[in-house]
Amino acid sequence: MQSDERERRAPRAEQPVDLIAAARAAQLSAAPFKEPGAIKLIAPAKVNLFLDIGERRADGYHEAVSIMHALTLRDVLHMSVAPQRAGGLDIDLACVAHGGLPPLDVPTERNIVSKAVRALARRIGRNEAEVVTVRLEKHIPSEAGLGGGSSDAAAALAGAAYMWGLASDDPRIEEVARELGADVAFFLHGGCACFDGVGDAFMHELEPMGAYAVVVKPEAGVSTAEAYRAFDVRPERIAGADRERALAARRACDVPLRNNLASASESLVPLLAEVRAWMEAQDGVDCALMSGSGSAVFAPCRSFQDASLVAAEAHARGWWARATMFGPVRAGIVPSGAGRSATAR
Ligand SMILES: C[C@](O)(CO)[C@H](O)COP(=O)(O)OP(=O)(O)OC[C@H]1O[C@@H](n2ccc(N)nc2=O)[C@H](O)[C@@H]1O
Ligand SMILES: Nc1ncnc2c1ncn2[C@@H]1O[C@H](COP(=O)(O)OP(=O)(O)OP(=O)(O)O)[C@@H](O)[C@H]1O
Repeated sequence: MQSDERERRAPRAEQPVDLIAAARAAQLSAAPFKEPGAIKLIAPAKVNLFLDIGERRADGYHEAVSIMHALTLRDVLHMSVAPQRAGGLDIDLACVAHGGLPPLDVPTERNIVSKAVRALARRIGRNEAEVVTVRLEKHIPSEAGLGGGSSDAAAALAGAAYMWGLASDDPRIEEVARELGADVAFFLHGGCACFDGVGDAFMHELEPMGAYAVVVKPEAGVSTAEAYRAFDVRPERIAGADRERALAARRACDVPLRNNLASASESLVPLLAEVRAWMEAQDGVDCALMSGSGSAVFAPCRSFQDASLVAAEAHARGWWARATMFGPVRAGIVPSGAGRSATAR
């Protein structure tokens, strides 16, 4: 079937799903972290249901209208803070890759988690001699358009703010988030939300959906900056009617699935167009779309079985793949006791 013959919208779930229970189940970590006083945080992935990149601004960034939805696929962080005798802020960061991902080859000071902790300390004028220890479990592939690094940064901001006694709604947290990267502020919000500006300015939230999804990423990644450069060579616009529908939607399931950065990334990694076509040919998939700047491609699915079967087939082709869910989750602390999760919206 041609993709434009289909109803290019996310399907509703085949049955009601307890989203909070599913999100909490996805928060279970494999490896306990024994540091006294440590807090545990989740950093969910996102997909862009709708991404309309506009003009390039004088600072090199592009105008963007972006409707993002959090997934229950997530990284996990454990954080603690301890005083030290002398010096200022030290960061002790260890990162472990899970689920067949290659190790994240980024030195501690260039990891966006360290940048986030240091930026928040500067912003609030904190000058204590202390060590912030972070154990980061990576489950979200990098250079995938799934916002893994951005979500880790948002979780690290939430964790540092908590450990340093800041109110969770202290406006300086969001200010720092927006300085770190266009996607970071979304993860403080989570669920499903529409952002404009350069994709960093909150406009409104949408009712999250209880659908399943399959996410597939071939080995090649896409650098976000390169995707935007390729976009400038041949900019594409989204039809006005689709833009109006996207801006009018108040439920995630009503958002038309569009991404005008996809052709640019597909010009850099031609395999991406093949992955998308392959996914759309699978049973249980109506429409597949590249997320953000790629290279991950996602498809909403009506059942977990459909999503799992596509993930298994993709895996057999040598691609990283996961069956997951859209979720009302955000980057934040997982409470150790019972009760409503701080990270469930
Ligand atoms: C593609 C998306 O993921 C869609 O949600 C975002 O637009 C990218 O968000 P991000 O990864 O947080 O991006 P940043 O780390 O802020 O920027 C990386 C690079 O992408 C380009 N960039 C990013 C966002 C934007 N609105 N315009 C841009 O031109 C810039 O060259 C920038 O140097
Ligand atoms: N904690 C981190 N996790 C992942 N990547 C990180 C991290 N810290 C720094 N990086 C660097 O950032 C680059 C892109 O990270 P990220 O995974 O967020 O990209 P992305 O999937 O394209 O996300 P986005 O959707 O925000 O564009 C990586 O290639 C890596 O070098």
